[in-house]
Amino acid sequence: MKILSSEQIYEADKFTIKKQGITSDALMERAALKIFEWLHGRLQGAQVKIHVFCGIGNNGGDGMVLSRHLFEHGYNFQTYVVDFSEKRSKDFLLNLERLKDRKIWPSFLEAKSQLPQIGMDDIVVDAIFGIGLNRQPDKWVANLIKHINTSPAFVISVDVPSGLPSQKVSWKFTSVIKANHVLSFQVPKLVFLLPETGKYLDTWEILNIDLDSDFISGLESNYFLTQRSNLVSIYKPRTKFSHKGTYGHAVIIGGSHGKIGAVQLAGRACLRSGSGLVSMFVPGCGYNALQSSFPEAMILTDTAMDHITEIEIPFTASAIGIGMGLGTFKKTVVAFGEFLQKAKQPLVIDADGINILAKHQEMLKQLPENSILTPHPKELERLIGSWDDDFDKLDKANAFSMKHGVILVLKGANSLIVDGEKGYFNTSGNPGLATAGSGDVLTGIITGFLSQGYNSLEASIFGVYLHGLAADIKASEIGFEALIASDIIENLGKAFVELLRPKPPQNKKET
Ligand SMILES: NC(=O)C1=CN([C@@H]2O[C@H](COP(=O)(O)OP(=O)(O)OC[C@H]3O[C@@H](n4cnc5c(N)ncnc54)[C@H](O)[C@@H]3O)[C@@H](O)[C@H]2O)[C@@H](O)CC1
Ligand SMILES: Nc1ncnc2c1ncn2[C@@H]1O[C@H](COP(=O)(O)OP(=O)(O)O)[C@@H](O)[C@H]1O
Ligand SMILES: [K+]
Repeated sequence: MKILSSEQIYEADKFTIKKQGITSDALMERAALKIFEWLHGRLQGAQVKIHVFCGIGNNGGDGMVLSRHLFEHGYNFQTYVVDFSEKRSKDFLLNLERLKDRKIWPSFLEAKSQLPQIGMDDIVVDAIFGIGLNRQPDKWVANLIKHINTSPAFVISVDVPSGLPSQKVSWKFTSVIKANHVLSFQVPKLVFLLPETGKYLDTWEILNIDLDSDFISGLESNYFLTQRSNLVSIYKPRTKFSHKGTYGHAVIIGGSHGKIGAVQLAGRACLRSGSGLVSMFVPGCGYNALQSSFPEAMILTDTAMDHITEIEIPFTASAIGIGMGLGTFKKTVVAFGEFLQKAKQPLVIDADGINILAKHQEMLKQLPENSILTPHPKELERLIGSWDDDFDKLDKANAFSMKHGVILVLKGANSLIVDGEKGYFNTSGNPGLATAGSGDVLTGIITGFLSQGYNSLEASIFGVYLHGLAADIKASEIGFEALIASDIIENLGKAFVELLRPKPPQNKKET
């Protein structure tokens, strides 16, 4: 699914209005009705107090329309106009009049107004600012935002949490509604997915307001959200007369004294993701442990016991994952550099492999094209330098990917796969993944997909999604805290089954 800028959303609005021969007011009605239906479906007429805070633009207009429907269905609500500007939008005014026609008088809040009391069991609907926010809210509006944030009520934001800018801005945004849930129109917003801006909301969902799908399909976008349907179309089914050679012989290289577990996790994950054969290349100290704990794998060893000093693979591997538990010993760094010079096919590089590259940036030139680097935030910083904010981080990651011809998997909540100027956000996964070794498992999975003939981008997108889905399946049984890296491996099978389970056809084309 495409992620669009605010300008593109306004263009799609305009186009839809023209193409469908409707008024902008009708589109607002459609959007706000979706919000009402969402609420009504859950509340079923319950008399909980609903506070609807409306700005004076179209986001506020949505709040006005919502208020009208709340009134018509007998809800217990109070509407407030956060009267921060004289420049009210046409459709806001129209819907304010419609409220007044029904003898509903919103309470007008100004700088000196007393702020309303909000109770523990109340619901706040935040329709103050939408994607039109273009400067810092005035001090008194900031106070109101603070008042809502410190209230114990459940806060639902319309389209975006008010005060959260949709793109990079020159001012510091500190006055932002902390939304429990965001009901956003038509497309996900980039700011929901980045850590510094995404922290203002717990959860979000998209309400389809039928903007023209062909128009949206034609819009250029650099960022996308991976959905189940994208993966189903990437998936390569196994064929009847296939054999283990069909699915490749992957090699996992890494480990050092005390860190053989990292390689074991990656190797098992690689095999569980479907690689036909898996060999491990480890220092001598890993031999016994791996032979006894991982009978399906073949083990190759370095001449040194404690860490890797020379990498020799006596066959052509179909995919190689390297770096987990490797260490950055002098001889290992030399061996890694020499290995890169010989490497021909794309590699998956993680952990100390990335740390070595960060310290010896001349080695980046040796990377086979379309290699995949899987940094966590600290490793990313070592690799590309620090960033001012998340938008700057994206720019720097895109530039790095383009310059070196590699794919970056920026790990974290909503992991982002960066391929040149494009980026693909992941939607699976949970905080249970914040546990030792989960990154090693991911490297193994991506290597497993490369080994089976998926290209680097497909292997990264598929691998990251499946990794998160396996963790989601296990977390639904045992919660976040108890989840450990081995659980992800053990649930990869269930994740495949869940992903490929036929779903009822959707009648809407995805954009
Ligand atoms: N396709 C869609 O997504 C649709 C969007 N609609 C709604 O329209 C919203 C966008 O509406 P608008 O463009 O009117 O913008 P907003 O309602 O987000 O912005 C409020 C207005 O206040 C002004 N303003 C911005 N920042 C301010 C600040 N800090 N202090 C004071 N004034 C400020 C702006 O100039 C703008 O006129 C969306 O977020 C959504 O809620 C729906 O009504 C219809 C369909
Ligand atoms: N809060 C979170 N939500 C979703 N995924 C997470 C979260 N925290 C970590 N992850 C995922 O867990 C993995 C952690 O990788 P990494 O930090 O390299 O771990 P390790 O070095 O222990 O193997 C990544 O795939 C990352 O995306
Ligand atoms: K809002």
